[in-house]
Amino acid sequence: MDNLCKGARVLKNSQRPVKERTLRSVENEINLLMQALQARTPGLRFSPRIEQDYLQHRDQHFLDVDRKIIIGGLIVYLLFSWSDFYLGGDNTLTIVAWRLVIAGLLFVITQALSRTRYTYLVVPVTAIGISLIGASVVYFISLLDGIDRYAYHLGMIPIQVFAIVSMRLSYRAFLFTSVVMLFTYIIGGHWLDLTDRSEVGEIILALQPYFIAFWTVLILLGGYLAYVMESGFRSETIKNRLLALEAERLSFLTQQLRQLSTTDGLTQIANRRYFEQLIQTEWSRCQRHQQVLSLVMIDIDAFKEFNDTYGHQSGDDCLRRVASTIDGLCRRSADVCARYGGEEFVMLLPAMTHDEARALAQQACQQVAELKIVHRGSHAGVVTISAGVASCIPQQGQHSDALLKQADELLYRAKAAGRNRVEA
Ligand SMILES: Nc1nc2c(ncn2[C@@H]2O[C@H](COP(=O)(O)OP(=O)(O)OP(=O)(O)O)[C@@H](O)[C@H]2O)c(=O)[nH]1
Repeated sequence: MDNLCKGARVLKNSQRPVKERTLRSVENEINLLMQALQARTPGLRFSPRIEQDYLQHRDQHFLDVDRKIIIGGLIVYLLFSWSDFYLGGDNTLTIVAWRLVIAGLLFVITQALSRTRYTYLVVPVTAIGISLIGASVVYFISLLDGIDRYAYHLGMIPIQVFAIVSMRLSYRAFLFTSVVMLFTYIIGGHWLDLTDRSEVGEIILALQPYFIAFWTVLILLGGYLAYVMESGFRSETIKNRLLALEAERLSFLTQQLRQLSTTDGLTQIANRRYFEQLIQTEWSRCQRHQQVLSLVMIDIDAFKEFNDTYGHQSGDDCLRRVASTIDGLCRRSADVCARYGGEEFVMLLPAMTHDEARALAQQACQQVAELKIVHRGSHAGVVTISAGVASCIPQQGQHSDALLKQADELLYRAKAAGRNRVEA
């Protein structure tokens, strides 16, 4: 799970350029990754963009996990100085010095790379480093005399095994390292004096083709293993990223669903269902704190006539403009304006006194009239609203419906009194 998160994080962090993420961009990325997962090429390469993200993730993984293996390998390489002291003769110091220089250099470079933005160099540098270790052993053989040097021939095998272990997630880097080491050994054997003319030397020389054949088989097996491992790691990385993207998509969808279930589609303000949830919460809160809860019921005047005169489409536009005007007046975080019915709105105003609520309702009337939406059928010649304002301090045993009923009655009193007014 930890690796999964890490994988997802690394691939996600590498998305360039940093754009605002949307449901569409997440779904596009899911499609791209699905395609990458299905279209597996024999050369194990994704499309350029995914490949670049993948390589960043692989290099990070290499730095997190394989750097420890590399350090272990370098320590073993240095520990062989112990055998140099026994077998190195006059050249002991030269060999040990080379070991220290090569191991030290590799250690410093891999450590430094992990702290810079050049982490993409860590795999090639390690591949070159292991090849260099192989070349150094060939050189050491040429420095030694007598029968002891043959022990060092066998030293090539642990280095080859080490290459399999550390390069297992990049079959190309593995093949590069292995082929370079094998050729260094073969060419080194040709140019440098790796055997002597003794009886043992003749036997070793005769056995060398078998040794090289065995080594070649080891490289082929290691190459196959690295190929399979890399292929598995690639698809595991993509699957982990897909899982993270699916979670992101789900969170977008949940957000959308929440938005849909609480918002009125036409006016984009809160819908009645959401209002009914909120009034319960605010009712209980005001009851607990013994605070005033105010409610303003609003209805557009002669809206049926407006629809009949200007058409349903203009009616919708009018509803949107009125809703946005009233909603704009709910400035405190707890205030909510909702569409209660067709052309009816409600303002829920917790902890607002009755006078303040009435002033707000009057402001709403004024601002809607100032919209100057022409309405020939209205007394004012423009669209107006009527409002009923009710307030109470909720008490035990009371229900919020009573407050709603009172606001509704006051609204109809405002209608009866000639419209375009507030009754409180
Ligand atoms: N365009 C549009 N009209 C709607 C919508 N919902 C309800 N209406 C209309 O709103 C009108 C409400 O009319 P009435 O309830 O008779 O009220 P009124 O004409 O506003 O009269 P008073 O409220 O007494 O001033 C009806 O004609 C509904 O068709 C809507 O979403 N869009």
